[in-house]
Amino acid sequence: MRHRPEWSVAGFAPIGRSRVAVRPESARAGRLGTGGSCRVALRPGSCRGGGDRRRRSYTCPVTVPPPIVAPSILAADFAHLADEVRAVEGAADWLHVDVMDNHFVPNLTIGLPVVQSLRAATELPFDVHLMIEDPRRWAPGYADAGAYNVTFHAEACDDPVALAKDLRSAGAKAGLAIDRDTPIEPYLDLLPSFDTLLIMTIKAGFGGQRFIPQLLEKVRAARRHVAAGHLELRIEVDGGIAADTIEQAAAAGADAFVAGTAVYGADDPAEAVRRLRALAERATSGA
Ligand SMILES: O=C(CO)[C@H](O)[C@H](O)COP(=O)(O)O
Repeated sequence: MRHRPEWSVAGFAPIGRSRVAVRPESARAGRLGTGGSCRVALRPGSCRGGGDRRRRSYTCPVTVPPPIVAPSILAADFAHLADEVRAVEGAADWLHVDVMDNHFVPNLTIGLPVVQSLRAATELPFDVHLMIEDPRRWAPGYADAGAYNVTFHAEACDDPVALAKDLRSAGAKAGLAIDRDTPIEPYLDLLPSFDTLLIMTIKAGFGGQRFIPQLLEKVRAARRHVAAGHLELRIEVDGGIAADTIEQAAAAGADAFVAGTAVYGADDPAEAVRRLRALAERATSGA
């Protein structure tokens, strides 16, 4: 089912307009424009009704929006958060904000007051990733605080569709996150209720972990489902995304990339963002 007709003007590129990788300039202001898409080559057996299954890989008629990069402030210096955010302004598409409660994950980060303060410090759209229990209680507060996209974990919520509706009613995009050990299949049919799907490429809880390539099978499954249903949904990957991993994630069908260590561990965080985006574009534009 198609929904959210404001999609393309509120920060998401539409799917399937062309097969040329384009990065609209407006993306820097959080509006990703309306032009352009890329192709991804899915593996044999992944196309419905097409392709030569004897070949090792081939290109399906699957298009994805231009890639976006969301630096994760989990890897930033918490004593200078506003400065760290400004260091990626003009380069990043979204700012990824990891909220952890020390219950859903064994780590404790920041909460609503910090998000409210940061909101006043930057124009970057906030991509809030809630790694918390009881998201129905807390998530709408982040939408009210001005978060652009609020993502909660499927494992923590017994009625994800209801919460997605609440978030949209509060003016935010709604995101569903899938942790390392959670299969994606039970959630595919819920995707029309969501604007983003975040697939963990590590176990949620800590930055700086090693990327797990096997988890890209979930990305491929999601991309096939999104393409088959003509859904307008960003597929985001989070965990261990860096120069040596982003291309495989993009080729699998991801179009939004969270990167903490690879951005804030770099000498020039803005340049690191630009390089990651260029690599993701390269991985899909030639497919
Ligand atoms: O959600 C997260 C951890 O649960 C972080 O966003 C993720 O780990 C990003 O950090 P890095 O790029 O260093 O892996």
